Amino acid sequence: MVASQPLKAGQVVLRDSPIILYSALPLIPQSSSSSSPVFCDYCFRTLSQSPSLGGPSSTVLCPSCCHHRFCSPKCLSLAQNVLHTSWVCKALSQLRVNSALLEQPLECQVQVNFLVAAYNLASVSPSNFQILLSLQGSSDDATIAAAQFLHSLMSSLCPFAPTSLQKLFSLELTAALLAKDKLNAFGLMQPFSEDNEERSVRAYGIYPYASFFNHDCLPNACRFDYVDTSASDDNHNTDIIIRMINDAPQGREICLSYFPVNENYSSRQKRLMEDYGFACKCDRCNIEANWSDNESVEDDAEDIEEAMDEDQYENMAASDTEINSQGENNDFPHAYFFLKYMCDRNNCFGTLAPLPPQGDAPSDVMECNVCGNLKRDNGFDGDGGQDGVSMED
Ligand SMILES: C[S@@+](CC[C@H](N)C(=O)[O-])C[C@H]1O[C@@H](n2cnc3c(N)ncnc32)[C@H](O)[C@@H]1O
Repeated sequence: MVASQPLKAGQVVLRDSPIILYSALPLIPQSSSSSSPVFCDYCFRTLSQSPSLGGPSSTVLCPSCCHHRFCSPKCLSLAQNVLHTSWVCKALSQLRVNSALLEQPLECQVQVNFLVAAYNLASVSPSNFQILLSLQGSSDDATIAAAQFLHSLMSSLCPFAPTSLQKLFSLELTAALLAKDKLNAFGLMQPFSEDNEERSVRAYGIYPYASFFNHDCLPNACRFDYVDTSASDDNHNTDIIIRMINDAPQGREICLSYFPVNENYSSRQKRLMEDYGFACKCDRCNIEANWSDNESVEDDAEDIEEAMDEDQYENMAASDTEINSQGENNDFPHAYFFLKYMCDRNNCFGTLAPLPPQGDAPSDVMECNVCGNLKRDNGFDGDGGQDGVSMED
């Protein structure tokens, strides 16, 4: 994805709707999960747990499987046409009592959610299924062999699939679909809580245009979603929005970070190779590859701040690309990024981007793409440069 015109910090460059959306929760409920949040199986909004607050008693269960839960009759009816068709309902019900699947890691159960959603897409929207197949990601002999167990499960669902679908089932297609999912799925996170060290995903989606963004460990754009906070009558609450973090000239590649930016060099390289199949050679990796201890940059943002005075930050912020492209020997030219664009809330690790500009005027309010916090960006000052701001501001 390359800027076809100069872009401003905060500018929305893409709003994208998912062609596939599937639950990230294991198919077979865990005994410890009774206090975990529950989500509508169509719009994935959080369902209130308390009956007095309109909790599960006011939600709607699928009348066939009595398992999938929806926040309203409208969501149930929309789901029955697209995500929770009669084949999906029957397929998931059958898989939930499959003892071989029960013995598999939870991740395998989530892959099954994806495969059922993907095969179902071939039936409900052949054109979107072709888009899914056109995305990057292909299978090889090793991934085909690894897909065998999952495909045996899918084959057991074939006899009662719609006729148009039955001829599609194959080990090669199952493996190819898994490869598409691995490279392209975006996670919609569960509501943020400072007490949770692990960030949990509520659902995964495949977003056809957002899938074109490459990765950079110092991204110039990041993605937002408003699954719970968009208006209750908004049928596009699972859309994702890509906003610029900083200005970009025409011709500049626009990149996202595929995971929180605070990870250290070796874990980023490992993850990018294992999950996405490439060795990252971005400016940040080129610098951090030479660090002797591979220390995480998030370790001591305060030390970094103390080590540099305000003028240095401003110089870095103004000339980071120059430093990087010319390879100047600066140990930590991206320090400013962590101070300005990384959320400082406990356990958040989100990225901050300015709100969209109003006309030509840039916004000085930064929004976190994980916890949703809004902060006034006053530049770099003695206390981190950011003040809390309320929505009314
Ligand atoms: C979601 S796709 C990104 C879009 C993809 N490049 C395309 O043309 O459709 C993810 C894949 O893009 C490639 N990719 C993304 N970022 C990259 C980078 N910084 N360097 C090399 N390859 C990258 C990898 O093959 C990765 O598995």
